[in-house]
Parts: sequence; structure tokens; C-alpha cells
Amino acid sequence: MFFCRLCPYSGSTPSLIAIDERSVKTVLPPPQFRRENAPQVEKIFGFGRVFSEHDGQEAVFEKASMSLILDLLKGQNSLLFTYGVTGSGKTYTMTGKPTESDTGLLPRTLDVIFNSINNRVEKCVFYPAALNTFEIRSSLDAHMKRHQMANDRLSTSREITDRYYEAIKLSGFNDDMVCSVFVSYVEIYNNYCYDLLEDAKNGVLTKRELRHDRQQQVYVDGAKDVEVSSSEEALEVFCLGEERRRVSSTLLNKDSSRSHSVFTIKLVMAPRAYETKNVYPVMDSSQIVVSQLCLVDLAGSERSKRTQNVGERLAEANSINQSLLTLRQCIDVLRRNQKSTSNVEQVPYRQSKLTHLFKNYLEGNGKIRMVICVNPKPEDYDENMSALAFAEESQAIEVKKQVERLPSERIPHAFFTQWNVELDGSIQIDDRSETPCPPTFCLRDYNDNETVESLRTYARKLAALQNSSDDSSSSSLLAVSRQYMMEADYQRLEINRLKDALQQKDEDMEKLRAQCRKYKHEKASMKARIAELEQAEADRADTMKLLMDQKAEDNKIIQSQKKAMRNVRGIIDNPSPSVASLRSRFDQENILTHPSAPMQTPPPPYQTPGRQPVFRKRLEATTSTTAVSGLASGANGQQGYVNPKYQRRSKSASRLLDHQPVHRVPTGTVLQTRTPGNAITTTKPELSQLNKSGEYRLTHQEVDKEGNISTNIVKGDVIPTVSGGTAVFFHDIEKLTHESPATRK
Ligand SMILES: Nc1ncnc2c1ncn2[C@@H]1O[C@H](COP(=O)(O)OP(=O)(O)OP(=O)(O)O)[C@@H](O)[C@H]1O
Repeated sequence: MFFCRLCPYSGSTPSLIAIDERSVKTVLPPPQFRRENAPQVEKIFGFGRVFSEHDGQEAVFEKASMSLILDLLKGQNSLLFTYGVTGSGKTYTMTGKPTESDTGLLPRTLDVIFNSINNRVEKCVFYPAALNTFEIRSSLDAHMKRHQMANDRLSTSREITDRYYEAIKLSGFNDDMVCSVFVSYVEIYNNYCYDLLEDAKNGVLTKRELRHDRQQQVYVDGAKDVEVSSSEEALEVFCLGEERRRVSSTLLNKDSSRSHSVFTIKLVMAPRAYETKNVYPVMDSSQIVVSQLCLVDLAGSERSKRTQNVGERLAEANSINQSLLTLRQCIDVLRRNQKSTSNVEQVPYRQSKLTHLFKNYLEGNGKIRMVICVNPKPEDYDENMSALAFAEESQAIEVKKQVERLPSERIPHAFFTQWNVELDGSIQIDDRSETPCPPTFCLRDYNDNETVESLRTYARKLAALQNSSDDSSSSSLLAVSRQYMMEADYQRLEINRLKDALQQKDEDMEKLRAQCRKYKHEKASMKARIAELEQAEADRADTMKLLMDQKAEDNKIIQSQKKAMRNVRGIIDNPSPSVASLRSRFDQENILTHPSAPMQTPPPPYQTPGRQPVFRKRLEATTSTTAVSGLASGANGQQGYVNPKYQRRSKSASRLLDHQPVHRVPTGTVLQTRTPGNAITTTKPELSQLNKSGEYRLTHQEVDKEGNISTNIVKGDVIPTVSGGTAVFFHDIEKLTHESPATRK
């Protein structure tokens, strides 16, 4: 993951702004700060995390370093470097200053590493050997070496006082391992490697070569790995190297780094030997695992035009720029190679010491973290653009998954200590007291028996210790049985713990099952409820549809009524002569039906004078004209004025609708009503039949209790109304009375 850090800028025209925690935006500076061929558009660059000028060293440390420390504890390699234009805050980010807010990545990283490792062996147990490897000394040899080193130590000692201490402790260290920490500090200056921890004669450092070890890991040949037992001690070593690092004042930075510095922290680990009470590794160098974390403060890219460097500074700048350019080229080629498997180009690692040294990381063997430091001042615009573009491209490089290098943990340290305490009552982790210290002696003359005697005693003690550390069968048997007992106890404890965990899991499972059942039940009832609601909703929708249809139908009716009303209004407002006559007839008939109106008896139209009833049957044909209502029932049941145009149909066109009772009593009279051949005879007239007819005749019969039959034939004309319906105007009733012989006197 790559990060971007903006250093504080006090001016009013920043050329870079952090938009959010993951992106930074370039802002076009005034033209004098831009190259002519530079892109003229503002751009947004994305990073794993962007630190604004308000983010302190702690935030950068937690994001950039913590996961790398965890990797180191787990036997993995990583590389963290700061990259950017000169004066952008790379050294500040990496090292900082002693105060809490200013302490940089490197001191914090050292503190956290020492807080997090357990089972640290005494110094000189592990030691660096040829070809970038480590070996293990016997306890006695290590002891002797320590005495020897105590006299040399002063040469590297730099007292560190009054500094901020990072208290974070990470868990992740494998307690089956014992460990020791080594640091080295090299610089790449003018494309040469130098060991900054070298005891240089006359202060002139030796040029070092880069070599490959057995695992093809690149290392600086002859660079010292100094064993340190605390973060203070590691910082003392770092400060010693810093004194030798090449830093000069340039126009752009008064403390400008003129070289790339590489501070490497190596964690050397080996499986613990359980047969000794001491924290000690098994005496098998092949089981040693070395993980390393490289903290690199790159020199800043700089344009000679801006720095106005000349002479040595210019040569340094050229070398810095060249190595950074090679780094970019390598990353470009790697990216291209990762995209195409057919056309694999050679990566120019060897063109620069910087890329050669980090070849393994660039090839994906180990994590790379880069903090791109940028100064938002407008003068840095072009170089910042280039640095940001490079960083964005570099993020695309894939990192291989690292192989697990540590054996899986067998017995945690806490159990080991407790078990020994319980068994022995108390435990002396450090049994250095058993090892005799060499006597300080000075042989005064050959008769100095006292000194000779003390030397002899020391030699005897050493021999005894040697014997006791020899693999005598009884002590080794005891040690091995102790180890088996401890492992058995630990396994028993583990089995119990696992059983408890299993039981707990079973209980949890049962609870989850019960919950599951409850949810299933709830789900089923919810489904039923949903189905109900859906049905109700469907019904509602149907009802709605019906109502809508009904409404549409009503609307249609209303529309047709309105239309009819408009027609009627038109007729009323502009009466035609026939309407006027209809009106007068309507008014006249109103008078007829009105009680106060003078009665008019219309002549009976079908009266046949002089006709008498035959035998006991008497036919009384009484013809009367009914009051013709001006209002008639329309097709839709509405009342409306009759269209006078159709007041009477021509006889030739008329057809009779003969409406007969369902059970007609045959009267057998001589005078029979005439029924034309095309008449429609029905007991239940339909509107369609009515529409086809011009005349209507209704036969109605009544029989009273004496047996008299009264047959009424009601006659009418069928007339279409203005509203589209059909009306019947009754104008005549014929009555036939059939007297029962019983009623005759
Ligand atoms: N985030 C920051 N907060 C406070 N001060 C900063 C910050 N970043 C940089 N500085 C200050 O800016 C100055 C230049 O920073 P620094 O020396 O770290 O730059 P550099 O990138 O290492 O330069 P060079 O490449 O020339 O070595 C220093 O005085 C440093 O204290």
C-alpha cells in the first residue's frame, strides 16, 4: 500500500490539496511555476491513505508501520521507504525529532518491536556468519564472547536521553521461538554502498559490494549487523550511523540528504530448546529464521536549475536523480512484464545500487510500503506531479504471497514459565551465575602463585561447566523427560480448553437452532399474513377496477345526458315549428290532466255505433284517448321530450307489438281485435322489440269473484325520444266485458 503525506505549507497558493483520506488533488499554480509542456489540467491521485498537513507522526506510524512490524514478528520481510522532492519531509517522516509529536517512524518502530518480542536470548548466542547467514553459539562460547564484547562496546555508544517512547505492544510473536535483534545501517552515495557502522580508519568508509546469498537475497557484503538488546541501544547505533551519513546544506534544504540511507532491523529467530531452563535456541542453525524490515530514507529528487548546485552537490544530485530514474524504469518494466507473459523484458535492476539492493522486494518477495512526501508549495508543482504519477503507477505492482517461515506454535511462553515454577518451586531463567567470570589478573612474575592459582581455579570451573553441559546420559534423559512431561501437560490443558470451547460451541449452536426454529415459525406466519394481505389487495384492486369501470360508464351516461340536454336546450331555445306544436299539445294535455282545466272528451276512434252484444255476451267497446304525456321514458330510464318528428309513424312502416298476458282466458267473442301478419306477439316485451315496432297493444284481463271477465286492450304508438330512447303514447283503451251467467238476473 502506498501513502501520500503533505507537509505543512504556510503560503496562500497550495499546488496540492488533500480531498479526503484517499485522494489528493493538484491545483494549477501560477504560470511561472509550470513547465511549458506540463499538463494544464488538475488531476486527482488515489492512495491507500493520504495524510494531510494536520496528520501527525503517530497517525503515519500506525498506518504505515504497524502491519510491517507484525510481519517482522511472523518471519516476513518488508521495505518501507519515503520518497519525494527535496525538502518535502522524508527525513522528518522517517526519523523526526525526540518530542512526542515529532518522533518519526524509525524510533517508534524500534520501540514497538522490542515491546512485542518475547524469549529474547542473551547477546552473542546468535551471530552473523558468512553469506548473510546467522549461526548459534554454545552457551559457554556466547558467555565468553559477551565478556570480550563488553570491552569493545564503548566505541559505538551514543547516549540517547529525553526522547519519546512508543508504548504500543503487538501480539503475534511465536512463543515457541527465541530471538535476537540485529540492526545494520548502510548508505548509497553516488551509486556506491557504504557501511555507516564501519569502524573506519581516518573516517573514510569502504565501498561495499552487493552480493547474493544462498536464497538469492541481495545483501551488502561486509556490512555490520550489530546486535541490540533494546530500542535505546538500536537508536544509539542509528545515531552513530547518522553522524556519518552525508547531509549537506542546499538552497532548498539546509539539511539535505545527499544519499539514500537504509536502516535494516533483522529479527533472528530459532525454535526454543525446551530441555534447558534458559531461553535458548535449539543448537541447529538450519532452523534459524531471519526476517527483516528495511527503513529507507531516499534522497530527494532535485532539479539543478532550482537548487543551483555546482561541483560536488551537482554530482550528488545527478547520482540521486539517476538512481531514482532507474527505480522508476524498473517499476515500469515490472508493470509491463506483469501485464504480458509473452514479451518479458529484462528489468534494469543492476543499473543502480538502489534498485539492485531492493531487487527481491521489487520482484514481489516481501511487502513494499512507500510514503510519498509532497510539499504543496507551487514551486514544487512539476516535480510533485512526477512523484505522484510514479507512486500511482508503482501501486499496480503485485506482491507475491509470502511463504510461512515459522513453525506453528507449540508451547506458549507463559505456560512454559508457569510449568517450571510449579515443578521447581522457582525458576532461574538467567543462570549466568553458574558460569564463572574470568578473574582479572596481572601476572607480576613467574612466582606469582596467587594469580596462577586463581587462573587454575577458573580453568577447573570452566571444565566442570563444560562437563556439565556435555550430553551426559542422565541429565539429557532428565531434560528430555521434562520436555515430554511439559508437552503432555500442555496438550492436556489444550484438550480441556478445546473441550470447553466445543461445549460452548454446542450450546451456542443449540441456541442458534432454537432461534432458527423461532424465525422459521415467524417466517411462515408472516408468509400467511402476506398472502392474506395480497388477496385483500387483489380484491381491493378488483373493486377499484369495477368502481372505475362503473365510473367510466357513469361518465359516459353523464356525457350523453349532457349532450341530450344540450340538444333539448337547443330545441327549447330555438324551437322549430313542430316543437312549438308539440309544446302546445303538451300544454293542452297538461290542462286535461289538471283538475281546474276544462275537460275535453276526445271522440272514441274505433267506436262502432249500433253494434250490440250477442247472446249472453255483451261486448262493450269503449274507446278513450289517454292523456299523452309529453314526457316519456328514454332508453336509459330518463325522462325527456318526445321528438315530434316521430310522433306518428306511417302505417305502412308500422309494426304491432302485441303484449299478451301469460295466461289468457279465451273469451270466444265474435268481435276479435285484428292482428296484422307481421305483428310481434310476446308476453314479455323487450326494448329491442319495442324499437322495431310502431304500435303497441297490451291485453289485460281481470276476473272478479262472480266470474265476470274484463278484458282491456290498451293501444299506443311507439315513438323514439330525443334522448335516444323509446316512448309509448297510449291513446286508446278497448274494454270487453264478459258477464258470467250467474250474475244475470
Ligand atoms: N510534516 C511536517 N511537520 C513539520 N515539519 C516538517 C514536516 N515535513 C517537513 N518538515 C520540515 O521541513 C524541513 C525539510 O524536511 P526534510 O529534511 O525532512 O526534507 P527531505 O524531504 O528529507 O529533504 P531532502 O530530500 O533534501 O533530504 C525540515 O525542517 C522538517 O522539519
